[in-house]
Amino acid sequence: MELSIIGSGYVGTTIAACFADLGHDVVNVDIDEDIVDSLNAGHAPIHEPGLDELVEAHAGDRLRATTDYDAILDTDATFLALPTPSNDDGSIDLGAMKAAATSLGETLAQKDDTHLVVTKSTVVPTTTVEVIGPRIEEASGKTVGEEFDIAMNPEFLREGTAVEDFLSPDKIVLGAQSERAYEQLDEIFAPLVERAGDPPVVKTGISEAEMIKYANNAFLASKISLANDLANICKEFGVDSEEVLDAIGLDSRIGSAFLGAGLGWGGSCFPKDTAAIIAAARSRGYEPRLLQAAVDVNDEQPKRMLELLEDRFDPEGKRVAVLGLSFKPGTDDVRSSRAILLIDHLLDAGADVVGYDPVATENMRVHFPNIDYATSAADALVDADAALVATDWDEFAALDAQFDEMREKVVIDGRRIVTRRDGLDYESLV
Ligand SMILES: NC(=O)c1ccc[n+]([C@@H]2O[C@H](COP(=O)([O-])OP(=O)(O)OC[C@H]3O[C@@H](n4cnc5c(N)ncnc54)[C@H](O)[C@@H]3O)[C@@H](O)[C@H]2O)c1
Ligand SMILES: O=c1ccn([C@@H]2O[C@H](COP(=O)(O)OP(=O)(O)O[C@H]3O[C@H](CO)[C@@H](O)[C@H](O)[C@H]3O)[C@@H](O)[C@H]2O)c(=O)[nH]1
Repeated sequence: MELSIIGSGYVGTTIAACFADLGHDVVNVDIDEDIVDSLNAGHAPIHEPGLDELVEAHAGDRLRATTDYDAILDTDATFLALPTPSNDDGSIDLGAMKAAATSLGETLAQKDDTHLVVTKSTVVPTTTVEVIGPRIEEASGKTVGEEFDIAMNPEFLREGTAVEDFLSPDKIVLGAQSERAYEQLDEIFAPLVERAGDPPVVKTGISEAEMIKYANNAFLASKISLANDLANICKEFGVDSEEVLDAIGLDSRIGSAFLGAGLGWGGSCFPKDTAAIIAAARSRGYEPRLLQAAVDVNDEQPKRMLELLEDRFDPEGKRVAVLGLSFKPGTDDVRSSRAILLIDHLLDAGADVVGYDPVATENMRVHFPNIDYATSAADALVDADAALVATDWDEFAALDAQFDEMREKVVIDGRRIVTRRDGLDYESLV
C-alpha cells in the first residue's frame, strides 16, 4: 500500500523504514529539513540499532521523505507520529498534533479518493475522535466515516530496540470505528502479522486503543517503582535486593521483566505519559493515587543517590564523573534522563562535572554546554573524586583498572552494573 507518515522522529522513522521493508511504499513528511535530507540520503536521523541498514536499503526506492504535505495525496493512509510532550502542569500538549491535523486536512481537501488517518502518537483517550477528527473535518470540508476514516494504533516499541520491537510485537492494537477502517488496517498490517508469526491482533475502539497505550506504560513504570520501593526496603535491612527481585520474578504471575531496581525510569515516554494520564484523570475528578505514588518513588531515587555521595563529601569543588548520559543503554536519547537530574544537582552544589556516554554526548551537550565531556569512561575517571553510574551500558561492567586513575575512589552505582572490587569506596543505590 501507499503510506504516508507525518513526523519522522524515533517512531516515525522506525515505522517508515519497517513498513518499507515489509513491502509498502512509504513517504515521511516532516517539518525538519535536516531529517528529510538525511533520510533521502539513506541515513537514519537517529541512533537505533538496525535502522540505518533499513533506511539505506529502501531510501530512494520504497522510502522517501519530504517537507511537502502534498505527498500525502498519492497515499492511501497517513500515520500521525508527532510529538505529544507535556505542558507545565503535566497535561498533554497537543500542539503538534493539532497543527499536523490541520495541515493534513487542508491537503486532503484536494483528494478525490477516501483516506485513512491513523493516530500513532500516544494521546489521551478521546483525542482522536474529539480533537484530530474534527480538525481534519474543518480543514478539509470532509466528514469522518464518509470521505475519510480515523483510527488509532498505539506503538509499543522501546528505544534501543525499536526495529526489533516493531517487527516482533507482543501484540498489535487496532482501534477503529468502521469496517472500512479495520479492513484497511488489516491490509497495512498483514505483512507484519505474517513476518512476526501471527502475534495477537486486538481490535477495539479508538479511545480504548488510546487508553491501552497509557495503561501499558503506567503498569510498566509502576512495576519498576514497586521494585525500587522494595529494593529501598531491602537496603535498610542489608538484604540483597537483586536476589529478592530475581526470585519474585520467577513467579509467572509477576514475571522478571521491568523489575530492574536502581535510579528509576526516564526517557521520552514513561515520565510524560504517567504525567499526562494523571492530569487527564484529575481533569475528570479522579485521583490516581497508586500512579502518583509510582511517580513519587521515581522522583526520589536520584535524590537518594546524591545523598549517598554527600554522605562521603560535600561535592563543592570536587570532580564528579557521571557515567552514562542517555536515559537507557542502546540509545542516544537523553530526554528525561536521570543523568540530567544528577548533573543539575551537582552543578548547583558547585561540583566540577565530567560526563561520558558512548553515543549520547552531543545530545547532552545541548542541555549542559559547559560541563566537560570525556571520550571514554577511562578518561572520565582520571582524577575524578567520585563516579556516579547513571546508565547501565554494558561497557561499565568491564571497568576495572580504570578506577585506579581516580583521586578519591568513590563509586555510587545507580544501576548495579559495576563489579565491586578492592580499593573502591563502592556503594550501590539499591
Ligand atoms: N520514542 C518512543 O520510543 C515512542 C514509543 C512509542 C510511542 N511514542 C509516541 O510517539 C509519538 C512520537 O514520538 P517520537 O519519540 O517519535 O517523537 P520525536 O520528537 O522523536 O519526533 C517527532 C517528529 O515530528 C516532527 N514534527 C513536529 N511537528 C510536525 C508537523 N506539524 N508536521 C510534520 N512533522 C512534525 C518533528 O520534526 C520530529 O521529527 C509521541 O506521541 C510518543 O509518545 C514514542
Ligand atoms: O527494569 C527496568 C526497566 C527499565 N528501567 C528504566 O525505565 C526507562 C524506560 O525504559 P524502556 O521501557 O526500556 O524504554 P522506552 O524506550 O522508554 O520504552 C517505554 O516507553 C515507550 C514509549 O511509550 C513504549 O513504547 C515502550 O513499550 C516502553 O517500554 C529507562 O530509563 C530504563 O532505565 C528500569 O529502571 N528498570
